[in-house]
Order: sequence, then C-alpha cells, then structure tokens
Amino acid sequence: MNTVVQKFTADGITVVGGIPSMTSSPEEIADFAARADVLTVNLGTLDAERRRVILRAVEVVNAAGKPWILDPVHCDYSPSRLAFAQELIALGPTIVRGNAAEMALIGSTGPGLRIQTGEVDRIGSGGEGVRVANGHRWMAEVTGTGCLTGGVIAAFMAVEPDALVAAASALAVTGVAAELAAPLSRGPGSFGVAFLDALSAIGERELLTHARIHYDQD
Ligand SMILES: Nc1ncnc2c1ncn2[C@@H]1O[C@H](COP(=O)(O)OP(=O)(O)OP(=O)(O)O)[C@@H](O)[C@H]1O
Ligand SMILES: Cc1ncsc1CCO
Ligand SMILES: [Mg+2]
Repeated sequence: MNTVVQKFTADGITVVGGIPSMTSSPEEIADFAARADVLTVNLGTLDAERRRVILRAVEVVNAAGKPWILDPVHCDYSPSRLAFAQELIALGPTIVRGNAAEMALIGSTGPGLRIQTGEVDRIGSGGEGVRVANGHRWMAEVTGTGCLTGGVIAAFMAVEPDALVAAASALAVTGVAAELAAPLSRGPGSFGVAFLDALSAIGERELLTHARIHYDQD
C-alpha cells in the first residue's frame, strides 16, 4: 500500500467488514500474505524495498492460489514503474484496476480482469463486460478514492470467488455510497467523511434502488 492514503483505504475496507493490514516490512510480509484471504498491490509510493516486498507477497499468494489485485498508481508518469507493473501482470493478478490514463498504458492485462474506473467504471475488455455508472464527481476530488475502491474490491474478492461479480458489486456499493453522501456534504472534505459513513450504513434497499450496473455482450 502507498503511504499517502493508508488510513482512508483501511477505513474503507473496515467499514465493509474486512480486516486491513498495510504491512510492508520484509521480515513480516510472508506471514501476513500467508494469513490474508486476498492481497492488494498498490504501487503509489514505490521504492526499492517495496518492490522486493511486493514480489515476495505475490510469490506467497500465488503459491497458495489466493486472489490478488494490482493498482498501478501513476504508472503513466514513470517508465520504470510501468515496467514493474508489466512484470507484475506477468505474474497473474486476478484483477488490475486503474484510472483511464494508467489503463491506457497498461494495455492488456492477460487473463487478469481489467477494470478502468472513472465517471463510468468499465470491467472487462473486448465485447463482453460490465459497466457501473454509479459514483459522484467529488470522488475525483478526494485523493485515494481509487485506492479505497481497490481495497473494497479486494474485501469483496475475499468472500466472492467470481472476480467480476466481486468487482461489479464493490464498485456499485462504493458508487451508491458516494451518491448518498454527496447531498449531505459541503464539498470534497466533508464528502470524504460522509462517504465512509454511507459506506458503513449502506444496505440492500439502497443498492436495489440506486445501483446502475449494465452487462454488455457482443
Ligand atoms: N466523475 C466521476 N463521477 C463519478 N464517479 C467517479 C468520477 N471520477 C471517479 N469516480 C469514482 O471514483 C473512484 C476512483 O476512480 P478514479 O478513476 O478517479 O481513481 P484513481 O484516479 O485511481 O484515484 P486515486 O489515485 O486518487 O486513488 C471510482 O470508484 C470511480 O467510480
Ligand atoms: C497522491 C498519491 N501519491 C502516491 S499514491 C497517492 C494516492 C492517490 O493515488
Ligand atoms: Mg489511483
């Protein structure tokens, strides 16, 4: 996990019922990865030690056959980071999630499920996929909503083996929470707080009335 939005992302995972750990120490990563139900690899504040720790964590979860998600944060700003993201994609992430600029450079995600978030979230590539049209523009004005969304997708992957179902559900839940939070907020600052409140309180009724999930087929 990057060092910028650890608290916000951890809170997002916690309020949907997960137990987050932002561990990145070489001494501990193998034990934490072995215990986890799912791994999130976020490249936001990459350094030499994090690269080594990430590769070890991926090795552990791959050997155990557990799912993992890659967030190639800001790979569009650094050829070295983009190359590392591609190296990780070759190791078979279950999901790769990024914004439009990042995913344009990532290109193919191999067998891994591709997710491009934005005003409309696009899950999958080619003719078949799912679009989630929920969300609010203030999500783009709060740093780390993408990282948090990746964390919530990971939490859902821990209990739903179908990555597409887990991702579409998580994106609908975060998007609807944002829509419920925005009218209670004065701007991006109070929105960040109201968003966590709404994410913790959201239930079946709100989802059934607000979710905008579209399934596209060739
Ligand atoms: N204009 C928008 N309208 C509605 N929802 C949006 C909008 N922009 C982003 N979102 C939502 O915000 C979340 C983050 O998506 P975004 O693509 O902005 O991630 P990101 O750029 O990786 O963010 P960060 O790097 O700050 O974590 C997603 O859940 C997405 O659906
Ligand atoms: C701003 C920033 N820098 C590294 S990670 C991060 C959080 C949003 O991706
Ligand atoms: Mg991001």
